[in-house]
Amino acid sequence: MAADSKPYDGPLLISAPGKVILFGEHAVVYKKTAIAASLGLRSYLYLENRSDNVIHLELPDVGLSRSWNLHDLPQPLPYAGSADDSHHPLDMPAELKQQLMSLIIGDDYDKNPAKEQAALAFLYLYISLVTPGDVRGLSVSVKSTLPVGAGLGSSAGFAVVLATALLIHFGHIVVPTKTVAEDQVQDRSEEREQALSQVNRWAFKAEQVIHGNPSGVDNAVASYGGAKRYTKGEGFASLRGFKSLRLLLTNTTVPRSTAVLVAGVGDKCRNFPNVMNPIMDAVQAISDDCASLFERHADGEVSKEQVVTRIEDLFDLNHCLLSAMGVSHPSLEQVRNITRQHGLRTKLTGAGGGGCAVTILRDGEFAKSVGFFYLSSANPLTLQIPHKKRLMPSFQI
Ligand SMILES: Nc1ncnc2c1ncn2[C@@H]1O[C@H](COP(=O)(O)OP(=O)(O)OP(=O)(O)O)[C@@H](O)[C@H]1O
Ligand SMILES: C[C@@](O)(CCO)CC(=O)[O-]
Ligand SMILES: [Mg+2]
Repeated sequence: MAADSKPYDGPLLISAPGKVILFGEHAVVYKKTAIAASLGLRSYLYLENRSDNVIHLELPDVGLSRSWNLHDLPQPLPYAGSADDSHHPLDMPAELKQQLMSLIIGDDYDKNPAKEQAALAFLYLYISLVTPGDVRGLSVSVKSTLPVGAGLGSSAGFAVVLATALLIHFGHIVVPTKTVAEDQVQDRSEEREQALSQVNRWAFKAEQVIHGNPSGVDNAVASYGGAKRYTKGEGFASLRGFKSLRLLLTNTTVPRSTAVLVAGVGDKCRNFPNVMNPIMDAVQAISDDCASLFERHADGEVSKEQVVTRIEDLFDLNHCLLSAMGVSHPSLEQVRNITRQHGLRTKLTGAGGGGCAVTILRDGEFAKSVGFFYLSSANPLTLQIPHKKRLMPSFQI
């Protein structure tokens, strides 16, 4: 628990953005650089205390509504406040995993992996973050404006709002409140950084439960927002020169699972290392080219139009490499073909296998599709605390 923090008793309303990966999905799992940015579509969590001993989880996006008696939950795991990220959550003792699964399976088990992974991520974070002796009942609901399982980081948005809510509720991070007197207001940027790093770290653990082997790019974008380059093990670096891009997102609505697709690429890497390593290196070269393109634009060496023209070619190259990794899908190729007939370039985004495709648009081009978003350079995690049934103005942690 942070030095001056204590359990937070009020209700919480938390939101976190989704993301679009421009370049580097899958290769980022193998320590190559990805270029990603947050989206204006978000996941929302509402948490409130209960007067009984019940922990209630409401996840309408995956059709889950479950209640557990607090006393039926496993013993809290010792809270690791400092960085101890050596163990994978799914390597928990078999007995504990069995205990958690029996809570999830219950009487109405319908073998739905989306529900199972979401509930397991919640319970894992709950027993990791709950303060021993805390007997407050709790209701947690999460609803997203992101399509779930479509490549726009719904799992990371879910992970970030859960981690933020539980870290605040159990007093591991401090919430800036309106009660701080004007003259006591100090520069809280260090505190904010520490809070965000805790959020990101615990969200990564929830992503590990859902994805198996995530790179951390999605939860980092959902925690910090903005447009960045990300390399596993090194973290985020700024993308100098990036201002905005016009993108068209098309959801093929073909369902897929990031965990399964990431595992498939892993199999290929193990079976064909001499083929896959150069493919991953080529993706690194694409991300480097994109980053240097924005820099040259910032230095006035290339125009916005030249930036877009080169990104169009990089989209094609990256998509074809992803296809070689085995993560395209006929529906994604169809989006590519149709947009190509209109002179537009498209690649898959996120884990592929269905889900969303991203098309780059030129300034002035009219997007006829409904899924049109501006990719903004700043869209950080925002946090709202409802106060006396009124929403306070949102602020950022
Ligand atoms: N709003 C939500 N409510 C409950 N569970 C969610 C929600 N959003 C995501 N999840 C969990 O995350 C899973 C989807 O994660 P997955 O990583 O496969 O897709 P994604 O994150 O949308 O795409 P990508 O990882 O390619 O960006 C769901 O099956 C569910 O377990
Ligand atoms: C496919 C992947 O690279 C991106 C999913 O949005 C997986 C990851 O980085 O965790
Ligand atoms: Mg995901």
